[in-house]
Amino acid sequence: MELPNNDIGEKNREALAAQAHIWNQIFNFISSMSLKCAIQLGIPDIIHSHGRPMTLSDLVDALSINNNNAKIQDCVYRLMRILIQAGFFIQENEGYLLTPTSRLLLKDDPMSMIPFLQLQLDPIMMSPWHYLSKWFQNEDSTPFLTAHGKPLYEYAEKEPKFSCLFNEAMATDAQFVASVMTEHCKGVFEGLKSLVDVGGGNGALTKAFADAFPQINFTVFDLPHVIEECDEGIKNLTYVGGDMFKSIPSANAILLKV
Ligand SMILES: C[S@@+](CC[C@H](N)C(=O)[O-])C[C@H]1O[C@@H](n2cnc3c(N)ncnc32)[C@H](O)[C@@H]1O
Repeated sequence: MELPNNDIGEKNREALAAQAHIWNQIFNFISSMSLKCAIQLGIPDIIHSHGRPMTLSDLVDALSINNNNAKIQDCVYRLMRILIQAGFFIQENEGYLLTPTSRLLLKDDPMSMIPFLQLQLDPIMMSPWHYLSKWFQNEDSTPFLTAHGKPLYEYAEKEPKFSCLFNEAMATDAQFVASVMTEHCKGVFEGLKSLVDVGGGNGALTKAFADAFPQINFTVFDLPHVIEECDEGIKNLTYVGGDMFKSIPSANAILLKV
Protein backbone atom coordinates (compact mmCIF):
# COMPACT_ATOMS: atom_id res chain seq x y z
CA MET A 1 0.00 0.00 0.00
CA GLU A 2 1.45 3.40 -1.05
CA LEU A 3 1.23 6.06 1.64
CA PRO A 4 0.87 9.76 0.72
CA ASN A 5 4.13 11.64 0.94
CA ASN A 6 2.76 14.62 2.89
CA ASP A 7 3.65 16.20 6.17
CA ILE A 8 2.76 13.40 8.61
CA GLY A 9 6.47 13.17 9.31
CA GLU A 10 9.02 10.54 8.33
CA LYS A 11 8.75 8.61 11.63
CA ASN A 12 4.93 8.31 11.41
CA ARG A 13 5.18 7.36 7.75
CA GLU A 14 7.53 4.54 8.64
CA ALA A 15 5.33 3.37 11.52
CA LEU A 16 2.23 3.35 9.28
CA ALA A 17 4.05 1.36 6.59
CA ALA A 18 5.26 -1.12 9.23
CA GLN A 19 1.73 -1.43 10.65
CA ALA A 20 0.28 -2.03 7.17
CA HIS A 21 2.93 -4.67 6.56
CA ILE A 22 1.98 -6.51 9.77
CA TRP A 23 -1.73 -6.31 8.88
CA ASN A 24 -0.96 -7.84 5.49
CA GLN A 25 0.98 -10.69 7.10
CA ILE A 26 -1.71 -11.33 9.73
CA PHE A 27 -4.48 -11.50 7.16
CA ASN A 28 -2.57 -13.58 4.60
CA PHE A 29 -4.78 -16.55 5.51
CA ILE A 30 -7.73 -14.76 3.86
CA SER A 31 -6.35 -15.71 0.42
CA SER A 32 -6.20 -19.44 1.04
CA MET A 33 -9.44 -19.54 3.03
CA SER A 34 -11.28 -17.62 0.29
CA LEU A 35 -9.93 -20.06 -2.27
CA LYS A 36 -11.08 -23.00 -0.14
CA CYS A 37 -14.53 -21.41 0.13
CA ALA A 38 -14.69 -20.95 -3.67
CA ILE A 39 -13.85 -24.62 -4.18
CA GLN A 40 -16.37 -25.80 -1.59
CA LEU A 41 -19.06 -23.71 -3.31
CA GLY A 42 -17.96 -25.05 -6.71
CA ILE A 43 -17.42 -21.56 -8.17
CA PRO A 44 -14.85 -22.50 -10.86
CA ASP A 45 -17.09 -25.32 -12.17
CA ILE A 46 -20.19 -23.09 -12.13
CA ILE A 47 -18.45 -20.34 -14.13
CA HIS A 48 -16.98 -22.95 -16.49
CA SER A 49 -20.39 -24.57 -17.19
CA HIS A 50 -21.96 -21.15 -17.79
CA GLY A 51 -19.86 -20.98 -20.97
CA ARG A 52 -19.68 -17.16 -21.17
CA PRO A 53 -18.81 -14.30 -18.76
CA MET A 54 -21.04 -14.84 -15.72
CA THR A 55 -22.62 -11.86 -14.00
CA LEU A 56 -22.68 -11.56 -10.23
CA SER A 57 -26.43 -12.10 -10.04
CA ASP A 58 -26.25 -15.22 -12.28
CA LEU A 59 -23.47 -16.54 -10.07
CA VAL A 60 -25.43 -15.87 -6.87
CA ASP A 61 -28.49 -17.63 -8.36
CA ALA A 62 -26.41 -20.66 -9.34
CA LEU A 63 -24.73 -21.07 -5.94
CA SER A 64 -26.16 -23.27 -3.18
CA ILE A 65 -26.15 -20.52 -0.57
CA ASN A 66 -28.61 -18.79 1.76
CA ASN A 67 -30.41 -16.46 -0.66
CA ASN A 68 -32.64 -15.12 2.16
CA ASN A 69 -29.68 -13.16 3.44
CA ALA A 70 -30.14 -9.65 1.98
CA LYS A 71 -26.38 -9.06 2.04
CA ILE A 72 -25.44 -12.33 0.30
CA GLN A 73 -24.85 -10.73 -3.15
CA ASP A 74 -22.52 -8.18 -1.61
CA CYS A 75 -20.62 -10.94 0.23
CA VAL A 76 -20.19 -12.97 -2.98
CA TYR A 77 -19.03 -9.78 -4.72
CA ARG A 78 -16.37 -9.29 -2.01
CA LEU A 79 -15.29 -12.93 -2.20
CA MET A 80 -14.92 -12.65 -5.99
CA ARG A 81 -12.97 -9.40 -5.61
CA ILE A 82 -10.42 -11.19 -3.40
CA LEU A 83 -10.17 -14.06 -5.88
CA ILE A 84 -9.77 -11.71 -8.87
CA GLN A 85 -7.01 -9.87 -7.01
CA ALA A 86 -5.33 -13.24 -6.39
CA GLY A 87 -5.49 -14.12 -10.11
CA PHE A 88 -8.14 -16.85 -10.01
CA PHE A 89 -10.77 -15.05 -12.10
CA ILE A 90 -10.98 -12.07 -14.41
CA GLN A 91 -13.91 -9.77 -14.97
CA GLU A 92 -14.92 -8.94 -18.53
CA ASN A 93 -17.98 -6.79 -19.36
CA GLU A 94 -19.34 -7.24 -15.85
CA GLY A 95 -18.95 -11.02 -16.14
CA TYR A 96 -16.58 -13.42 -14.39
CA LEU A 97 -14.30 -15.72 -16.38
CA LEU A 98 -11.77 -18.40 -15.44
CA THR A 99 -8.01 -17.87 -15.72
CA PRO A 100 -5.44 -20.61 -16.55
CA THR A 101 -4.98 -20.97 -12.78
CA SER A 102 -8.63 -21.60 -11.97
CA ARG A 103 -8.82 -24.14 -14.82
CA LEU A 104 -6.61 -26.30 -12.58
CA LEU A 105 -9.37 -26.05 -9.99
CA LEU A 106 -12.10 -27.65 -12.11
CA LYS A 107 -13.36 -30.94 -10.67
CA ASP A 108 -12.90 -33.00 -13.84
CA ASP A 109 -9.68 -31.47 -15.17
CA PRO A 110 -7.08 -34.27 -15.41
CA MET A 111 -4.63 -31.97 -13.61
CA SER A 112 -7.16 -30.75 -11.04
CA MET A 113 -5.47 -29.58 -7.84
CA ILE A 114 -8.67 -29.75 -5.80
CA PRO A 115 -7.61 -32.85 -3.78
CA PHE A 116 -4.29 -31.18 -2.90
CA LEU A 117 -6.08 -28.02 -1.77
CA GLN A 118 -8.62 -30.04 0.23
CA LEU A 119 -5.83 -31.89 2.06
CA GLN A 120 -3.56 -28.95 2.79
CA LEU A 121 -6.36 -26.67 3.97
CA ASP A 122 -8.11 -29.35 6.03
CA PRO A 123 -8.13 -28.59 9.78
CA ILE A 124 -6.15 -31.83 10.34
CA MET A 125 -3.25 -30.45 8.28
CA MET A 126 -3.72 -26.85 9.42
CA SER A 127 -3.73 -27.54 13.15
CA PRO A 128 0.01 -28.45 13.37
CA TRP A 129 0.73 -24.83 12.39
CA HIS A 130 -0.98 -23.74 15.61
CA TYR A 131 1.47 -25.97 17.50
CA LEU A 132 4.65 -24.78 15.77
CA SER A 133 6.05 -22.84 18.75
CA LYS A 134 5.18 -25.69 21.14
CA TRP A 135 6.99 -28.11 18.79
CA PHE A 136 10.10 -25.89 18.84
CA GLN A 137 10.10 -26.35 22.61
CA ASN A 138 9.55 -30.12 22.76
CA GLU A 139 11.26 -33.19 21.33
CA ASP A 140 8.56 -34.39 18.93
CA SER A 141 9.74 -35.29 15.44
CA THR A 142 7.09 -33.14 13.71
CA PRO A 143 4.48 -30.49 14.59
CA PHE A 144 1.88 -33.01 13.32
CA LEU A 145 2.82 -35.32 16.22
CA THR A 146 2.54 -32.45 18.70
CA ALA A 147 -0.89 -31.51 17.38
CA HIS A 148 -2.40 -34.98 16.99
CA GLY A 149 -0.44 -37.20 19.39
CA LYS A 150 0.71 -39.53 16.61
CA PRO A 151 2.84 -39.27 13.45
CA LEU A 152 1.07 -38.50 10.18
CA TYR A 153 1.14 -42.02 8.68
CA GLU A 154 -0.02 -43.64 11.94
CA TYR A 155 -2.85 -41.12 12.07
CA ALA A 156 -3.74 -41.95 8.44
CA GLU A 157 -3.77 -45.66 9.25
CA LYS A 158 -6.43 -45.08 11.94
CA GLU A 159 -8.50 -42.57 9.91
CA PRO A 160 -9.48 -44.07 6.52
CA LYS A 161 -11.18 -40.86 5.37
CA PHE A 162 -8.04 -38.83 6.00
CA SER A 163 -5.89 -41.54 4.41
CA CYS A 164 -7.99 -41.39 1.26
CA LEU A 165 -7.79 -37.57 1.19
CA PHE A 166 -4.00 -37.78 1.64
CA ASN A 167 -3.45 -40.37 -1.10
CA GLU A 168 -5.68 -38.55 -3.58
CA ALA A 169 -3.86 -35.29 -2.84
CA MET A 170 -0.47 -36.94 -3.39
CA ALA A 171 -1.69 -38.27 -6.75
CA THR A 172 -2.75 -34.87 -8.13
CA ASP A 173 0.50 -34.32 -10.03
CA ALA A 174 0.69 -37.94 -11.28
CA GLN A 175 -0.85 -37.31 -14.71
CA PHE A 176 1.39 -34.32 -15.34
CA VAL A 177 4.60 -36.01 -14.13
CA ALA A 178 3.72 -39.17 -16.07
CA SER A 179 3.08 -37.30 -19.31
CA VAL A 180 6.36 -35.35 -19.05
CA MET A 181 8.34 -38.49 -18.14
CA THR A 182 6.81 -40.73 -20.79
CA GLU A 183 7.09 -38.12 -23.56
CA HIS A 184 10.36 -36.37 -22.74
CA CYS A 185 12.38 -38.67 -20.46
CA LYS A 186 11.84 -42.08 -22.10
CA GLY A 187 15.60 -42.76 -21.84
CA VAL A 188 15.27 -43.18 -18.06
CA PHE A 189 13.23 -46.36 -18.65
CA GLU A 190 15.45 -47.82 -21.41
CA GLY A 191 16.75 -51.33 -20.66
CA LEU A 192 14.76 -51.67 -17.42
CA LYS A 193 13.04 -54.97 -16.68
CA SER A 194 11.51 -53.99 -13.34
CA LEU A 195 10.94 -50.89 -11.23
CA VAL A 196 9.59 -50.47 -7.69
CA ASP A 197 7.95 -47.20 -6.66
CA VAL A 198 8.72 -46.92 -2.94
CA GLY A 199 6.08 -44.92 -1.10
CA GLY A 200 4.09 -45.00 -4.32
CA GLY A 201 0.79 -44.12 -2.62
CA ASN A 202 -2.32 -45.20 -4.52
CA GLY A 203 -0.20 -46.01 -7.59
CA ALA A 204 -1.56 -43.31 -9.91
CA LEU A 205 1.90 -42.44 -11.25
CA THR A 206 3.16 -46.02 -11.57
CA LYS A 207 -0.05 -47.07 -13.30
CA ALA A 208 0.57 -44.45 -16.00
CA PHE A 209 4.16 -45.74 -16.39
CA ALA A 210 2.91 -49.33 -16.56
CA ASP A 211 0.52 -48.38 -19.39
CA ALA A 212 3.28 -46.56 -21.28
CA PHE A 213 5.96 -49.26 -20.83
CA PRO A 214 4.25 -52.68 -20.99
CA GLN A 215 7.62 -54.47 -21.28
CA ILE A 216 8.62 -53.36 -17.72
CA ASN A 217 7.25 -54.96 -14.54
CA PHE A 218 6.25 -52.29 -12.03
CA THR A 219 5.60 -52.61 -8.30
CA VAL A 220 3.90 -50.04 -6.08
CA PHE A 221 5.21 -50.43 -2.54
CA ASP A 222 3.56 -48.59 0.34
CA LEU A 223 2.26 -49.09 3.86
CA PRO A 224 -0.27 -51.96 4.14
CA HIS A 225 -3.26 -49.69 4.89
CA VAL A 226 -2.56 -47.72 1.68
CA ILE A 227 -2.15 -50.81 -0.49
CA GLU A 228 -5.39 -52.32 0.89
CA GLU A 229 -7.32 -49.45 -0.72
CA CYS A 230 -5.67 -49.82 -4.17
CA ASP A 231 -7.38 -51.25 -7.25
CA GLU A 232 -6.42 -54.63 -8.63
CA GLY A 233 -3.04 -54.60 -10.36
CA ILE A 234 -2.84 -54.73 -14.16
CA LYS A 235 -0.72 -57.30 -16.04
CA ASN A 236 2.64 -55.57 -15.49
CA LEU A 237 1.78 -53.83 -12.18
CA THR A 238 1.66 -55.32 -8.69
CA TYR A 239 0.93 -53.74 -5.33
CA VAL A 240 2.93 -54.76 -2.26
CA GLY A 241 2.36 -53.57 1.30
CA GLY A 242 5.17 -53.25 3.83
CA ASP A 243 7.54 -50.97 5.70
CA MET A 244 10.37 -49.49 3.63
CA PHE A 245 12.55 -49.24 6.73
CA LYS A 246 12.44 -53.04 7.07
CA SER A 247 12.72 -54.21 3.45
CA ILE A 248 11.61 -53.33 -0.06
CA PRO A 249 10.84 -55.60 -3.03
CA SER A 250 13.82 -56.12 -5.32
CA ALA A 251 13.87 -54.58 -8.81
CA ASN A 252 16.30 -53.17 -11.42
CA ALA A 253 15.36 -49.64 -10.43
CA ILE A 254 13.87 -47.87 -7.43
CA LEU A 255 11.69 -44.80 -7.73
CA LEU A 256 11.58 -42.73 -4.55
CA LYS A 257 9.34 -39.70 -5.05
CA VAL A 258 8.32 -38.25 -1.74
C1 LIG B 1 4.64 -37.82 0.58
S1 LIG B 1 3.86 -39.30 0.08
C2 LIG B 1 4.40 -39.45 -1.59
C3 LIG B 1 3.49 -40.29 -2.43
C4 LIG B 1 3.92 -40.40 -3.90
N1 LIG B 1 5.21 -41.06 -4.05
C5 LIG B 1 3.98 -39.04 -4.56
O1 LIG B 1 5.07 -38.53 -4.78
O2 LIG B 1 2.93 -38.46 -4.84
C6 LIG B 1 4.86 -40.51 0.93
C7 LIG B 1 4.33 -41.92 0.77
O3 LIG B 1 5.20 -42.80 1.53
C8 LIG B 1 4.42 -43.75 2.21
N2 LIG B 1 5.18 -44.22 3.39
C9 LIG B 1 5.43 -43.54 4.53
N3 LIG B 1 6.15 -44.30 5.37
C10 LIG B 1 6.36 -45.49 4.75
C11 LIG B 1 7.04 -46.69 5.12
N4 LIG B 1 7.65 -46.80 6.30
N5 LIG B 1 7.05 -47.71 4.25
C12 LIG B 1 6.43 -47.62 3.03
N6 LIG B 1 5.78 -46.50 2.61
C13 LIG B 1 5.75 -45.44 3.48
C14 LIG B 1 3.14 -43.01 2.58
O4 LIG B 1 2.04 -43.87 2.87
C15 LIG B 1 2.93 -42.14 1.33
O5 LIG B 1 2.12 -42.79 0.38
